Amino acid sequence: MENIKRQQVLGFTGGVLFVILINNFWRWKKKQNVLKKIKSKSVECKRAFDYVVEQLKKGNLSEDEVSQIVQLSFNDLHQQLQDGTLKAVTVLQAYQAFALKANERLNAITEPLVTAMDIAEKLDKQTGKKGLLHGIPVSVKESFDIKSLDTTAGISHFIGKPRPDDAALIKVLKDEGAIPFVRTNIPQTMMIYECSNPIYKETLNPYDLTKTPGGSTGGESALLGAKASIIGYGSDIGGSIRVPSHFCGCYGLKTTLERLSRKGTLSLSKGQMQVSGTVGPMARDLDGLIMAFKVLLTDLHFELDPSIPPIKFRDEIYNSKQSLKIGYYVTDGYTPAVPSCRRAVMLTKKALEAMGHTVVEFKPPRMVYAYTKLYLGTVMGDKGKNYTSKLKGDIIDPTIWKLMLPSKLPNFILRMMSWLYPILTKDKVFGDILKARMGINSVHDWFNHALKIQAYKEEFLSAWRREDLDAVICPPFAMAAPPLGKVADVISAGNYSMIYNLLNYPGGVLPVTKVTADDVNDLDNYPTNTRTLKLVKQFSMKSEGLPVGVQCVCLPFNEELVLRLMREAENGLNKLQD
Ligand SMILES: CCCCCCCC/C=C\CCCCCCCC(=O)NCC(=O)O
Repeated sequence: MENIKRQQVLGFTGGVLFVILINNFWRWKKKQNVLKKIKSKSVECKRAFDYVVEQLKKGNLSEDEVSQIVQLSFNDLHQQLQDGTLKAVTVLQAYQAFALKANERLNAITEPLVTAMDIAEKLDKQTGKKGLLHGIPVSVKESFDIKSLDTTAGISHFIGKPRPDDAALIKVLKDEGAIPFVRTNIPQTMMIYECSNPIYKETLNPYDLTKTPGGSTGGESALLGAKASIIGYGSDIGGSIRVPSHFCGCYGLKTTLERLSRKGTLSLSKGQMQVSGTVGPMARDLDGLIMAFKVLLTDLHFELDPSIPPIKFRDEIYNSKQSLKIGYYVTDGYTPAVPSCRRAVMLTKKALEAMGHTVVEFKPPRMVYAYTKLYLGTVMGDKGKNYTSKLKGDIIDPTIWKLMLPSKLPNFILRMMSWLYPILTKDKVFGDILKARMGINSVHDWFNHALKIQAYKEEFLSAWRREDLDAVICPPFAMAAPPLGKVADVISAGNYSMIYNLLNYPGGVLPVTKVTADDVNDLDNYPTNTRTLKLVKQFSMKSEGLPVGVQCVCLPFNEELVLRLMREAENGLNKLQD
């Protein structure tokens, strides 16, 4: 009897050990597979880098010539390509050389496009009318499809699935004579304001290599900030164009949903239609940004994607001289802007007043509710499955671990944490953030949730109309670029951007100032009553010299007014400096 029992126990234990062994072996095998895929991808990318390096050796541009070309403003470069003073091949070689050099420091490029030189050579032979972007090298976020290359968003699941065609916007750009010359890095899943993934690794901020360039369009912002590209394109479902532009001192425009085609761009949340990602241009200067937007609004674009309303660039709005009434704010009621970001808004207010506009304080309604219940409630409505399902068996980048964790916890734990956390830390909002991470239970609840978003949109619009506003200025993020790997801890600082994805208002970011020693000293008075605020303050202590931007927001489909406001702000800022 004893023997039988012992045999049963041994048999059971052996069985369990066997299952564990098989399971571990299975996991190990899967990981090896992932590593193999990543390896083959890096070999493929290295081949592209080597090819371009070899091509560059055949060119004969001196360092001085390269530097002269990349220093040209957008308008000067555009003019010289249009009148033939500069050849497309020469400009491409200069940008390739400069970008590859900057990339050694920043790791912003996922792969150079080997087709670029052929395009440039053809353009130089062309005799007819030149396109609006004739010969302008353009960088593009990795999430835009390029024919016969993978689009991965840093997720190994997407390796080895070359795309059948170029994204619609890439076709429009090529039709206007632009030369897509590099693809740029993104964070794994594209759902964080950092720029790191296991395939292409981590991108750094050109102003301070210990800081993040932001994300998810972080490769773009790093390259533009380093002057290694002149215009580029990205996407934004929660600030991914605006926040990296702010962190790296460049210009970015998040458009209204359906102003520009997203055909052939990757987003992991396309089935979720309440808050959708949009695409938009980024640039080194404002003229570049305006042209990078304007050039897309063509018949070809509307033909390639008939769901886009055929609204061409409205010069009458952009050129209007009518004085504007603009609202401003520097707190969302949870994460107030740090002194540098507050100063940037106040400086812009002064600049706009100097240009003859009226700027008044605006208090957007219930911004914390909009962030926790509505924005997070929506993007995490499926408890993050859209994202986690594509990450099964993948290597998870350390920068997104903390954001991913709540999606892995059972709801009763999340509920318990959402009760306990506010008691222990006095941070009630964080309790709501955890609740939002529990997802939405039923289709009925999802419908009701959609109604709440609709009601909030009405409430926000009423507040806007009560003040009779044409536009709003505010920070894009509560602080300047945080240190690498720390964004998950201060993700709420992005509410300043996320809210305009919820509302579907267009927003542009322009660089306004840099963090000064006084800004850092003024952090003494920054509140520290929650963990998030303590970290915002701590991460801002070593931020002197980092760029600081301001966000300009208008009502849906008013991109031209956003651009006008950015222009007026920039002119006003220059006027104040004189
Ligand atoms: C990593 C897996 C789970 C996703 C975690 C999402 C957690 C939600 C928390 C924070 C709010 C979202 C931050 C938004 C970051 C910017 C995203 C963006 O604009 N992406 C562009 C795009 O997807 O095209």
